[in-house]
Amino acid sequence: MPEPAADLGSIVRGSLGRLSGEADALVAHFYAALFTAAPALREMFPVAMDHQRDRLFKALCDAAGLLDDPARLDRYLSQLGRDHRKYGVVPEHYAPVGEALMATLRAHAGEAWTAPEAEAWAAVYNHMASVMIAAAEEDAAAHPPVWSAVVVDHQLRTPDVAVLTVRPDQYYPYRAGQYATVETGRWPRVWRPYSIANAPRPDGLLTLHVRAVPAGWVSSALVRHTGVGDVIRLGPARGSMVVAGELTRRVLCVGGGTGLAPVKALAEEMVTVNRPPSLHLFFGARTREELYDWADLERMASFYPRLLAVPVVSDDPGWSGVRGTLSEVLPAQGRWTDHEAFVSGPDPMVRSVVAWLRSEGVPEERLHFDLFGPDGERAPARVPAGV
Ligand SMILES: NC(=O)C1=CN([C@@H]2O[C@H](COP(=O)(O)OP(=O)(O)OC[C@H]3O[C@@H](n4cnc5c(N)ncnc54)[C@H](O)[C@@H]3O)[C@@H](O)[C@H]2O)C=CC1
Repeated sequence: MPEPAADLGSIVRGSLGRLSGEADALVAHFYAALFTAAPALREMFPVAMDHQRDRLFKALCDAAGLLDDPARLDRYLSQLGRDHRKYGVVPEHYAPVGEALMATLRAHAGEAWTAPEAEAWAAVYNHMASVMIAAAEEDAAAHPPVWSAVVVDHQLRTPDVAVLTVRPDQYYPYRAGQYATVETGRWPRVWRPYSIANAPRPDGLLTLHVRAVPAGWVSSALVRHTGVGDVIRLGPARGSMVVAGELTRRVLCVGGGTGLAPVKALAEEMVTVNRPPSLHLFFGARTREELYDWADLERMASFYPRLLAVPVVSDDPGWSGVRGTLSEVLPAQGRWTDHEAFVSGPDPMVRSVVAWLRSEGVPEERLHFDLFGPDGERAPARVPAGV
């Protein structure tokens, strides 16, 4: 498949840079143009388009940012193409989207719109569309676009945190440490990512840890309006925080709040499959009541002597155990420079723990984490050092 020439990158980034102050107007124009030209496509989007607006511009900027790195760009686009299957996107949809995009860019660039810019955008969009379509077609040969999953257990562990167990309607392929996007019947076409909190098991059940956040459509639906017997839908598993092969190094796992989910899945897999020499798992919460899964971690640790689980509480003066945020307490809890580290939780927590581990000399290849973007979607790629 032909790749876009590198100098297209500077043209496209230049025009996106010029338009960045107008992102909202640009995206509103784009959807108006798209739905006018192809009204049937409106049904594929959520009723409220607020998140969608940010996503389109972000996806364009992400893709433009990768134009000089064709291999990474194509990995990103392939994943985007596979992910779009769950929205019902088919190859015929790409032409009206491309036309709406070009019309929007032209209208907003005004006088600044030049023939080379038009050609650059057309080439880039054609490349994006062809990679996404090819990846979606390849994926369709192996997997359904979505999985239905029935809720078989729903436990409210705190007023805001639920642990749900679901049974997918067919084999759901994933690896410990990955996440699924989830859609509830209450809010069709609104998808949010949740890490799977267990390693793959023979009965195929998946456990999700969900905190209902203010204005969190999907999280509130899952915590407060979902019960045993309800059906949710899952997109394909994603995420780079996985383990390959045997682990000869000691392991450090750090999970903050419901960010415990993926590190718990990893720990479950490691103690039985990868068998590192030792595994420290720090579970951080604001108060002792928020240690919503501590009983289960203790049970796991009682079966596996290599697993040492430590509860850490940051905002509870009466707590007599390890106290502070995770990045505050780790330095006093051991020396982690030789460890393989897996970190998950609120983005600021992940950033501060990872920054500290880097400053201690843990090399990049032994730091494993995924970040949520500000809109609740995962960042498409690892964040470079220094952020
Ligand atoms: N990265 C991943 O793979 C996953 C991340 N998450 C994310 O984890 C988060 C969990 O949220 P909650 O349960 O509400 O956690 P929370 O706000 O209750 O905090 C959990 C822990 O993180 C610490 N923490 C919070 N903010 C911090 C900061 N700015 N600096 C240092 N430490 C900080 C707290 O002290 C506590 O120990 C959500 O944002 C969710 O999106 C959830 C699942 C997987």
